[in-house]
Amino acid sequence: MTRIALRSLRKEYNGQVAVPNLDLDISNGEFFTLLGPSGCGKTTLLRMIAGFNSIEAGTISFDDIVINDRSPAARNIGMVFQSYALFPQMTAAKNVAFGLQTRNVDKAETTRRVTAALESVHMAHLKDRLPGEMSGGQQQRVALARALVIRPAMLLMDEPLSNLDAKLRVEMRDTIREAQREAGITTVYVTHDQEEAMAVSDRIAVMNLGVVQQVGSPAQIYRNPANRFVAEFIGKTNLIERELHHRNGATMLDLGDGVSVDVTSTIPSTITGRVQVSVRPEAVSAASEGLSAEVVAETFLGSHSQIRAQLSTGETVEFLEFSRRAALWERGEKVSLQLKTDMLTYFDAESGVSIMHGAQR
Ligand SMILES: Nc1ncnc2c1ncn2[C@@H]1O[C@H](COP(=O)(O)OP(=O)(O)OP(=O)(O)O)[C@@H](O)[C@H]1O
Repeated sequence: MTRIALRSLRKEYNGQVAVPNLDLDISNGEFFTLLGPSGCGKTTLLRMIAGFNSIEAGTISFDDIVINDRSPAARNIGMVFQSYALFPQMTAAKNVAFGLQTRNVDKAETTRRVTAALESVHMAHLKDRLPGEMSGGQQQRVALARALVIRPAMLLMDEPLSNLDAKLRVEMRDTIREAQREAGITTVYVTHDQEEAMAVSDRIAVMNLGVVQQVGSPAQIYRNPANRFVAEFIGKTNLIERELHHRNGATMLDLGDGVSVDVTSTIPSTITGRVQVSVRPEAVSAASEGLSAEVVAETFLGSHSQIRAQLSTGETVEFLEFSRRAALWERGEKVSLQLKTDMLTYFDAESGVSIMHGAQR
């Protein structure tokens, strides 16, 4: 178990800044995910922690010891990559045993640990298969067992599920989470898939252009995004720009169409004027009265339908309906929409920074 502390970390590639100045703390045994769009610096940061990248400024500490100058081999790290990187001529068991043999672990102990590692990823029954005789998911399970068997101080994983199909990705992320919990190992996980990040992580750092935008639990990041970028990157949202007014001690959000809603209890009373409002699809519902809109499209997704409607302002709003019926509205049909005010989040219209000031959600 290891705590990781990154301080004022900077990375340049040939004078081009990839990570300008980054601070992060990752706790003992935590499943910590670096999440962000392609090119935001996730892999760069992971490789800095692993020791494969140079560092232009700042420090990396494991348990309060600065390890900037330690070679990758001396950092005691287990790694899992997108490409499974197994030895093709070795069976699953031999692949997993390899790291123990290079560490001179005796034969009986090696057999015991290899069996336990393969069991933890549900691969003991295929221990004699060669990589070429295994599916991608099975190879990735072996790669995970191989990383864990050496009992590293931490596990670093770079997009380990991107080569797998959608169903297998969901199955594998459960295996990864289970194995990580069982080993109690500090894990840094890189992905650009926000759903995957939400499913496996204790905490997530959302990154953009080499800068951490927000660190928090999946629920904190989803319900209380620090800025517009996070709100749009995590899950779906409808962004609308509206006015806040104070009337008789109450804060009212003017939605248009003559509809104003009382939002006094959800935002600081000092905020007034134009704001951007993030309205999650699940914060919108059709009702007998409310904002008038016209249905533009409806998609039946089995458990629910996704509906796109246009407000009289021309803005498009997406919402969900949980119904057994596959077709709820005709295209062009009028609907009235209600917003759940306790599920809205607000951003400064100029800077895009949240004005929710530590609201608990
Ligand atoms: N070896 C390199 N030489 C020069 N520039 C690099 C190198 N590796 C990465 N970069 C640049 O650094 C920035 C961050 O890249 P990085 O690979 O860390 O992003 P990422 O978030 O992991 O992206 P992806 O999800 O596409 O893998 C990008 O602008 C990239 O072009």
